[in-house]
Amino acid sequence: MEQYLGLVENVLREGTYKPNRTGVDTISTFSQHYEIDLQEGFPLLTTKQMDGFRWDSMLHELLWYLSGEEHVRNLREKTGIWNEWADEEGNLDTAYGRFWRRFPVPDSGLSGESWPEDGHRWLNEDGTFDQIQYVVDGLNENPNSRRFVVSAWHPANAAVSTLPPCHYTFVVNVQGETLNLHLTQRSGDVALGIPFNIAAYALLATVLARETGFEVGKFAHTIVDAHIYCGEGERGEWYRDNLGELQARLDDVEVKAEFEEVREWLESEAPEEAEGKERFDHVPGLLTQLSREPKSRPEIEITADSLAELTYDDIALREYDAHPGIKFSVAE
Ligand SMILES: Nc1nc(=O)c2c([nH]1)NC[C@@H]1CN(c3ccc(C(=O)N[C@@H](CCC(=O)O)C(=O)O)cc3)CN21
Ligand SMILES: O=c1ccn([C@H]2C[C@H](O)[C@@H](COP(=O)(O)O)O2)c(=O)[nH]1
Repeated sequence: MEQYLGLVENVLREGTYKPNRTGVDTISTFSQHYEIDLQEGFPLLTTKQMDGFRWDSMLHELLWYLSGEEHVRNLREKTGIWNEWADEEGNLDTAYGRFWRRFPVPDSGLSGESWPEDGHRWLNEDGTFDQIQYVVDGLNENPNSRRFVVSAWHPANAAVSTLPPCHYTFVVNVQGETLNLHLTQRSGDVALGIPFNIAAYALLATVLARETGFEVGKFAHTIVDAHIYCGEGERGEWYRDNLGELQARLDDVEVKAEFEEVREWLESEAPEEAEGKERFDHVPGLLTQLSREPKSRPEIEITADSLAELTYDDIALREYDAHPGIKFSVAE
């Protein structure tokens, strides 16, 4: 997928060295944006293997969002990707789905608001608001609306959360017969999180289009702080001092294969990652991905009739062929 490889290249070529709360340093950029035409196939990366357990994790994660659950007690039976951020009971501040399906609403609205007398249509029994149902109904009844916004950002929650939402709002927009989706993400881990985020929202756009009778159109993605983790301690600090040299070498690359030469140079120059801290430097693995020729995009097949009935077994990935998997460690 050229857009992803373009993102990786932009961050490496233009990024600045940026330490952060995780202790694993980053090469970071401000405001990356790209669009992916979903009619050209499903945007699952092919420059590293993403089917098998990775695909399963992504799918279970999206179904978990749609479930509206505020805990990982069911999700963790399927994938461990959110376990580190949940408490002992499995509760998670950043349960996106809770905000999607049950956004907190003050009891009788804010003062000065005019609410329908006969009750608010998308309020759940507990008084919370179902943003997904609002969008689905709106797409069916008034598809040209420009108000199909879903937000996972609750300021009071975000201010104290262990991990406030990264992909915190999306907008669905219809053009003619096609349904498009724009995602805004405040913070993006280019090697690990972003491939999952692209796949999950492309799938969500496909599911919403199917539910409402549109063709799926484009997925657009804005990432405010797009970063590549580059290691802990001496390994991370090496980039502080050598990013200029790395970027000069990247500027000289003319054919994809030369990205591997940059990786070899880097591995020979940078101090080794500390024991037990391997693969927190994502740069080598991403250079390998840049050196690979992307393969044709896979297809997605959905058999559920409606979003409400959607289960794991209703979604199948077809014609997927990818380069070998690459391991990266998650900065916590
Ligand atoms: N630094 C960081 N990056 C993230 O992408 C991220 C966080 N933190 N914290 C919250 C969530 C959790 N997410 C995660 C967590 C783990 C993997 C991960 O380890 N992915 C492996 C496959 C692991 C599996 O499927 O079990 C990979 O190779 O992609 C990916 C996304 C995305 N988010
Ligand atoms: O879906 C996700 C969830 C998380 N991330 C990444 C982005 C950052 O690297 C970390 C979050 O750290 P903050 O300090 O809160 O920004 O997780 C992602 O890319 N995608």
